[in-house]
Amino acid sequence: MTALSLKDLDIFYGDTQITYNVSLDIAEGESFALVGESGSGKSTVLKAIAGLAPQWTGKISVLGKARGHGVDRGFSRVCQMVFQDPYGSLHPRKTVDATLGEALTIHGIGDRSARVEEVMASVGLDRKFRFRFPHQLSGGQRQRVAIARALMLKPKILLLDEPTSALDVSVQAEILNLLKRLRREQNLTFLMVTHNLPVVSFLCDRLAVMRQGRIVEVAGIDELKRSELKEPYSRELMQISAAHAT
Ligand SMILES: Nc1ncnc2c1ncn2[C@@H]1O[C@H](COP(=O)(O)OP(=O)(O)OP(=O)(O)O)[C@@H](O)[C@H]1O
Repeated sequence: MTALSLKDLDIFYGDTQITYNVSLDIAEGESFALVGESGSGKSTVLKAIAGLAPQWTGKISVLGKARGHGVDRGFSRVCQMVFQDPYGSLHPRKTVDATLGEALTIHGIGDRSARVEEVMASVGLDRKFRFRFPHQLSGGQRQRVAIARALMLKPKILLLDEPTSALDVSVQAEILNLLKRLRREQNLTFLMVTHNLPVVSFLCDRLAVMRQGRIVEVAGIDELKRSELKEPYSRELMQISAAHAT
């Protein structure tokens, strides 16, 4: 089954059009990357799917159901977003417990305490952190909290916006391993924005290259690994990435 389908998605901020005819079909359990230059509209695509950029035309379907504009509770049970900067995305005056329990309260789900502990364990957070505030955690621990928050409602799809780029290099690998494990264990579908092609190779099955609001190429991970992307712009991206890696 298709987990996420975008058809001719044009997204606007006010009078400015940010994306043009973005169409994608992502299968259940697939991990898909959006790559491309800064400002090409990658994060905006995730925001539109999550209901955070409500001015769009076209069609967004999740597990076969078309979503409307704006926030949609039924939708947030199946699709959740993880942001780049865990410090910015966590409320500074809420403990880990309050942050993780919030979605359960909103959705009227009981057994709060057990679920908070279960999800903390699944993301590798010791119970001793449960009543800490974000400033009392490391960057990696904060991103684990942000991932745990996204998992509270047992979603099927995670939208990951540069989930490791704000972290130290050593911590990035831990979070990437965690995401890989969670995807396998919970059969999650990932749609991930990243600048980092090695991250795409590690975590994704396919990728779309975006430029100036348009998808210029969709390719499988083997094509990326063998440096066989076809479009000149995609090849330029691969060269820039290789130059940074050396
Ligand atoms: N809230 C907003 N209001 C108006 N314009 C915005 C807003 N957010 C983003 N934009 C504009 O939309 C365009 C696409 O931004 P977006 O963040 O989607 O790009 P991106 O490809 O994810 O870039 P980056 O890799 O730098 O995060 C940019 O020109 C940006 O300035």
